Amino acid sequence: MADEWWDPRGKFRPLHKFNPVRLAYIRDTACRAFGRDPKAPEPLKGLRLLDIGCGGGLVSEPIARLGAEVVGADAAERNVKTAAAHAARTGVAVDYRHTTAEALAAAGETFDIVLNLEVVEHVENPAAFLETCAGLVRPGGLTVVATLNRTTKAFALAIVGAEYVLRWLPRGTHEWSKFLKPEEVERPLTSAGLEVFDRRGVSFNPLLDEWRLSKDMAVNYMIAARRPA
Ligand SMILES: C[S@@+](CC[C@H](N)C(=O)[O-])C[C@H]1O[C@@H](n2cnc3c(N)ncnc32)[C@H](O)[C@@H]1O
Ligand SMILES: [Mg+2]
Repeated sequence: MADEWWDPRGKFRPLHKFNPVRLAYIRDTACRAFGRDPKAPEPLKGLRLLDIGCGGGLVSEPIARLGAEVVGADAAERNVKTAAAHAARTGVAVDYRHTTAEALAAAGETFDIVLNLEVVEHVENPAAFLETCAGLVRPGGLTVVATLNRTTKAFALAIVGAEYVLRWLPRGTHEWSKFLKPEEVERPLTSAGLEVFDRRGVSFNPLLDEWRLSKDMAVNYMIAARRPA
C-alpha cells in the first residue's frame, strides 16, 4: 500500500507531479508569516503543523524534514497506516493519527499551520469542514487550502483530461459538482475568524510537463488565510 501512494507513476501521480510546487509554496508562505529563512536547514523548526487528510503522507513527510512538528491526520485508517509505514522506513518523525478535524477540535488542539490539501472536494459538508479546520489555527497561525474550482475548464481538464484522456487518475476520483469556487472556500474561513491573504492558481503546462504557480485559479488553486495574532 505504501508503494501505491509513493509510486510517482502510480495512482497518485498527479499529487507527485505538483508536490514540488505546493511544498515550495507552503515553505515560502510559512517562512514569510513566521519570519523564517527559507534557505535555513530546518526553516520550520518549532512550528506545530497539522496536515489534515494527509493520505499517504506525501506532504507530511517532506514538511517534517523542514523541521516542523507534524501531525498527519486522516479519516481513513488504511492511509494513516500507509503513511506511518513509509515514515518508519525513511526515518522521518511524523505523528500520524487516525482521526478527524472534528475530534481534534473537540480535544482543543491548535496548530501554527493547518494544511488542508485536496480534501475539501471529497467531504460531505465542505463549509462546516472548513470552519472546523479554521478553528484549529492558533492566533498568529495560518492555513493553506488546496482544491479544484467548479468551472467548465476544470471539468475539461481535471475530469475529462486527467481521468478519461490522460488516465492520470482512476475514473470517478472526482465529482465535478463537489468542486468549490474560491469564494466558497473563503466564506467559511472568514466566518471562522481568518483573513485570506493569498490566492494562487496551480497550472499544468503540457509542453514542459510541469506544474507551476499561476494567476489562473480556474482549475487547481490554493488559498492562504491567517488568524490575527
Ligand atoms: C486526495 S487525498 C489527499 C491527500 C494529501 N492531502 C495530499 O494532497 O497528498 C484526500 C484525503 O483526505 C482524506 N479525507 C477525506 N475526508 C476527510 C475528513 N473529513 N477528515 C480527514 N481526512 C479526510 C481521505 O481519506 C484522503 O486520504
Ligand atoms: Mg481530490
